[in-house]
Amino acid sequence: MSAPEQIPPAQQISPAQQRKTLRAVGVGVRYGGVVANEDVSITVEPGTIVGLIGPNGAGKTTFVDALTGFTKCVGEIRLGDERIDGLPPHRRRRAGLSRTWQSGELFASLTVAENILAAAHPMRPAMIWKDLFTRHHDDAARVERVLDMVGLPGAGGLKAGDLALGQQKLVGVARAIAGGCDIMLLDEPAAGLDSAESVQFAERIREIVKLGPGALLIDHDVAMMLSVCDTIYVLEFGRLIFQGTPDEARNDPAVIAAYLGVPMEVQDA
Ligand SMILES: Nc1ncnc2c1ncn2[C@@H]1O[C@H](COP(=O)(O)OP(=O)(O)OP(=O)(O)O)[C@@H](O)[C@H]1O
Repeated sequence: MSAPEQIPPAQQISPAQQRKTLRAVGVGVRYGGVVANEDVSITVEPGTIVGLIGPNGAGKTTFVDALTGFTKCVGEIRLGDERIDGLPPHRRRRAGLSRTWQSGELFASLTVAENILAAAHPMRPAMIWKDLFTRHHDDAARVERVLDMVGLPGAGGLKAGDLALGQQKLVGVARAIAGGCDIMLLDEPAAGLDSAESVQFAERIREIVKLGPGALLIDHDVAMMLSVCDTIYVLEFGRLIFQGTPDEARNDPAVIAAYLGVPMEVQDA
């Protein structure tokens, strides 16, 4: 029997100091006459969670699409020192910017490991032959490492469609970080979960960023966002109306008026 493969512990994955910061400056997107994003500037440091909140139609998904190259935009987007706004989506991914999708993205009939490997191996013709000979050797360790990171150790052999919804969401995150990433863009990754599950999910994201990557997190659960994020940005009609800490957001009149609503004590007065 061969010796078990040495699996590097998740903690040995590149720490935040070795990862790249995402800087978007003056991003603008128009769909015909609709201004979906206007002059949006955001910084996401590795090892931190940056929250992007705003009402339906505020332009949050459009901004993620602009960052990842799925929609055309004006402005400047940098990952570390590299300017990436001229690159196609797969090259931005390779540069270290990954995303999850609002609609979910798993292949239900494949195993968790197969789902992760499908995301981890970009289809580059030049790599196909190399993959054929090296893939099996590295893959088990790679899968187990990301499953450790997202808190699903040993789940690689399970069918993705058989997992509970919260676990499927975590596999989505595992797919985003599988090929290595500096910053992950998580567009409503907790959609469909109840409040308690959302909080658990967010706590797991907090654990993941401690291991190095940064996260731009979008969610409508404002209480959860204010409790888990390091920095909050608020979008309204495509424009940023606020940037600051969760505490500052709770007390900002513009944020309260546009998004959080009138505080209970004011209503009661
Ligand atoms: N492909 C598109 N073509 C035309 N208009 C679009 C397109 N995608 C988005 N929009 C419009 O751009 C604006 C921003 O939409 P977007 O989906 O980015 O908002 P959002 O904040 O992500 O909303 P939600 O919270 O509902 O997901 C909306 O007015 C929307 O109707």
